[in-house]
Amino acid sequence: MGQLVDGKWRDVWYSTRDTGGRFERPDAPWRDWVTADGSPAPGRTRGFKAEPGRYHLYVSYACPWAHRTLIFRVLKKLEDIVSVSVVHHFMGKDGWTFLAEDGATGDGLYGLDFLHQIYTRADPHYTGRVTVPVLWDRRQETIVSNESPEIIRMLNSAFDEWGDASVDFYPQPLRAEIDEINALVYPAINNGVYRAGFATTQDAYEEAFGELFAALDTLEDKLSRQRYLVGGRITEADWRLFTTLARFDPVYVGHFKCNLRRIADYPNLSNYFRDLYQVPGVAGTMNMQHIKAHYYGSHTTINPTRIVPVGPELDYAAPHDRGRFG
Ligand SMILES: N[C@@H](CCC(=O)N[C@@H](CS)C(=O)NCC(=O)O)C(=O)O
Repeated sequence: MGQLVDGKWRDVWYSTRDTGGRFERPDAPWRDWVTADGSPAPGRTRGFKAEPGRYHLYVSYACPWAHRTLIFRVLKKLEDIVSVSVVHHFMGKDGWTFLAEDGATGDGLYGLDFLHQIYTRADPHYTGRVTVPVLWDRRQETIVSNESPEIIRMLNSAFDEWGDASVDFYPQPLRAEIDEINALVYPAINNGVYRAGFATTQDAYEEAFGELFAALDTLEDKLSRQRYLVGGRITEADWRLFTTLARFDPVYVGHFKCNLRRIADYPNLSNYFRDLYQVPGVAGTMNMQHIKAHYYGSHTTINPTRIVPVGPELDYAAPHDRGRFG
């Protein structure tokens, strides 16, 4: 793990020195938008027009944020429109690499060795973290965005001329409700597991732990009354929760010490998870080997031996009971 400083790679771990042991996720710096007509998003100056074959996603199968973009790409039927490169699961002193082993693809565009070289290709003096996912524009050879919540909204609508326009995970009438759920799920759950796992003081860990399980309990209750988080249809809010649930029992319970309960102990959350997992196309976006190998193998401050636990037994293809909501 490291970061770029004025375009030079430095091998440094996240610092929690000035935050009382709390992990604080920095804001992603690349925040432009691909739009159907190419006009810049409000408040931005760079415009990017949706075109088939122009954009490329750099992802890790291990990463929950990148996983969202893979799900949207598949469910919006954009596989032939937006191409993908998958980094290697091990993130060590060089950060994410393009080692083309164990199911990683290598860099499909330039044959580079490290993801940080993609960032410096966009800005030779870039200072900041080198994260996945990255949405890359082949035409201007630059990063459009490295912020997953915004990339999934682009995939949801900007490419509708070529993708499946009948699928809409952020429909206008449900936006306020979706945003409200996201505002609970992001800090307490999606980022909450990291806040627990990367905390370096007992207090910071317990603060994140308490918020995490309070939020899971709230959602368990909600899902005892309805099939999905927002009413009767799958929305963005579900996919944003899904990728964290997918990693919860195999990784976050042990590695990040989120062990009050497993998702398997929540009847509604676990059935809900299987319901989403069984949506055609979704299972193919999930690579449990990359997920487990990445976390247990890369975070040596947390797991110095790099031993990857063998369990738990998972059967996400098992039947679920969510059909009862119709
Ligand atoms: N805000 C970003 C977060 C992305 C992120 O933190 N990705 C992690 C992998 S799960 C990463 O690449 N971390 C590398 C680093 O922080 O150095 C998003 O949602 O897209």
